[in-house]
Amino acid sequence: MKRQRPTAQISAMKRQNLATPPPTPKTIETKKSISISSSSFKKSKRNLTPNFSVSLKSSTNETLITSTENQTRTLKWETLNLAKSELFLPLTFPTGQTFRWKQTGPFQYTGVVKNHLLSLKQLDDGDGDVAYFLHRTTADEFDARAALVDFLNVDISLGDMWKAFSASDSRFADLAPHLSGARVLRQDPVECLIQFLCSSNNNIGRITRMVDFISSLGNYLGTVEGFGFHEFPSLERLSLVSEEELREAGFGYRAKYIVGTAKALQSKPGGGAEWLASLRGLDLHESIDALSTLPGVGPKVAACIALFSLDHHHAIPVDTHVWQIATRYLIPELAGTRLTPKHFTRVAEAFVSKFGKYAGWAQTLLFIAELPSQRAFLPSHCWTAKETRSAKHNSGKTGEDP
Ligand SMILES: Nc1nc2[nH]c(O)nc2c(=O)[nH]1
Repeated sequence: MKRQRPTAQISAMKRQNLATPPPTPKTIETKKSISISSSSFKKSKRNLTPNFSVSLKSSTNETLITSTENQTRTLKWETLNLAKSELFLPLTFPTGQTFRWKQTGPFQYTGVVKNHLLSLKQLDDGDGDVAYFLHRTTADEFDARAALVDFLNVDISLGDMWKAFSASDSRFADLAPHLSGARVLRQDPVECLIQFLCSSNNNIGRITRMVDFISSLGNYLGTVEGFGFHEFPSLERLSLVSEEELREAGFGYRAKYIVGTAKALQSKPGGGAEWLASLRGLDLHESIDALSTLPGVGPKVAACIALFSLDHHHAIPVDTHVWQIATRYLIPELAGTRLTPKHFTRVAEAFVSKFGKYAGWAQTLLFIAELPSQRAFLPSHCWTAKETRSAKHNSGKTGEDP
């Protein structure tokens, strides 16, 4: 997806009746009437905290105000009252659960929930509360907040869950203090399914480009920091896309799966989106079996969809990376052997017997800890032997401090 030039972006936003971009307004007003005098963020490996000063005086002068034909409404940041330990954005958005959210500022991510264009930002108010900003003036504010709270799985508290995980697993206990706030999202099932069809045998950059292409077929909602945002296309819209079109756009063999899956869903009595949503009410095995009837959905993709969109909190995606984790920490007796389909159940069972009904959330933390992009959050004693060797090797060559 092309990035627009800033001037084009601002006039496009005016046409779309959007507020000017919110990244770091000098003063932003939150629901708690906390005014936040922002200055610059200082982002470095050592200082990962936004450099805000927070005061309790209310402010109106720099609150963003916009008007539409029917209404005048104040656009402002609203807090979610979720501490950093419950939701840390950099450990939740760019970690392989969704490819639709973009980083639009330091500690700020922007994306779409239902038809709402929203930015989320971590505040420096002590607890690291998360605030959100609803961009479109015509959007229904109550629906947007409810949809966001649902998407963030806010009803599930990480605090108690992580205490229990740490008590039963020493690797989890080592990692937890450094990766707190890594939360599992509750995505729209159609959106999640199509994203994970793009993800098979793929890297994050290419998955993101494919997901951007698919997203661009949906209704345009606005542009923030040069990124265009769209509602996710409906199955009706997706079913108009041809395999050739997707192949030309670089989807390779996944083109066939996306077209086939859109068609299979379209043929479900009662509607494909409704059929997928109904899998939330089944047990995990039934859901996985149903998902596996769709073209391109294997056990790993099915488990990702089940965990990230269907409320199956003990679904365990298994691939070669997760196999490495499992044989290192959970089933060391299988270390050195190759992952075969019969091992999938063994790995899932090992996770569930250690972590219980939220085992998928534990898997997510262990998975994130292996991502090279997240290593900066971890002290070197948490690195695997392989990472330590590679850091030493690189530091010897380049003089970098790992
Ligand atoms: N938490 C996880 N996220 C993932 N993304 C992806 O592609 N695979 C995984 C996974 O195994 N766990």
